[in-house]
Amino acid sequence: TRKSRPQRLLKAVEGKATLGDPQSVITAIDHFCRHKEWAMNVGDEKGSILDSLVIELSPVNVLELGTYCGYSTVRIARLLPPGARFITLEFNPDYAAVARQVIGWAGLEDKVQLVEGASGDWIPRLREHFGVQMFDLVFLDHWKDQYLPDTKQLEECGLIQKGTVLLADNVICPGTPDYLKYVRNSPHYDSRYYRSHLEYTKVEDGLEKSVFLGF
Ligand SMILES: CNc1ncnc2c1ncn2[C@@H]1O[C@H](/C=C/CNC(=O)c2cc(-c3ccc(F)cc3)cc(O)c2O)[C@H](F)[C@H]1O
Ligand SMILES: [Mg+2]
Repeated sequence: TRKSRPQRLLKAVEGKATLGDPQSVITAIDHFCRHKEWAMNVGDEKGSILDSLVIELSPVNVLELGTYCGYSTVRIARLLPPGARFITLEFNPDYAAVARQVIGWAGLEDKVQLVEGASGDWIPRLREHFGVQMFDLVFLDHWKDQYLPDTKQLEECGLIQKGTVLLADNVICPGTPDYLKYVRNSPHYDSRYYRSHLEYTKVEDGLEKSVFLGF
C-alpha cells in the first residue's frame, strides 16, 4: 500500500539529514513540508519561539502531548540540559513508529522517552511509573479539544506546580477556545500570547505560554 505522509516525511529525513545531527533533521522536515507536502509540525517560525522559551527555561522535566512525527520532540530535546527528563505521549502506533525513527536519526533517543498511549490514561500514572514529581514545561500539541481536560488532569495529579510553564500550539488555528479562556481568565495562570503563523503558511497562529502561579 502507498506510504503514509509521515512515512514519506521520514524518507525525506533519511534522504537529506545527517545521522546524529538534530538541526539537519529539523531542516529536512521543514524543507519537505514547505516544498513537498504540508504536515502539522510546529514548524520553523513557531519552532524558533519554542526554542527560545526552552533555552530560557532550561527545564529538567518536560512533557509533550502529541508527538506526531517527532519534529517538536527533536526541537526540544536538542536544547535540554544533561540529566533532563523528557516524556512525549503519542497514541497512534504508526506515528509513534515514525517518531522513534526521526528521534533516532537526530541521535536523541537517550534524551526522550516516547510513551505509546493516550494522555488521559497516562497522566495519572506518570508519577508512580516514571517517578516524576512535577513538570517544568508541558508542550501541548495534540487534539485541540483535549488541551483543557488534560491540563485539569495534570493539575489534579499535582504534576503542574508553582512555576510550571504550559506552552500550547495552535491557539488561533485550528484554535483552542475553551483552553485559552481557561488559562487567560484563571487567577492561577499568568498567560501570554506569542503571535506567529500556522506552520509553513501566512495564516495567523501562535503559541500561548501560561505560567502556573500556585493554588
Ligand atoms: C487525547 N490524547 C492523546 N494522547 C496521545 N496522543 C494524542 C492524543 N490526542 C492526539 N494525539 C496525537 O497527537 C497528534 C495530534 C495532533 C493534532 N494536531 C492538529 O490537529 C493540528 C492541526 C493543524 C492544522 C491547521 C490548519 C489546517 F487547515 C489543518 C490542520 C495544525 C497543527 O499545528 C496541529 O497541531 C497525533 F496526530 C495524534 O495521534
Ligand atoms: Mg500543532
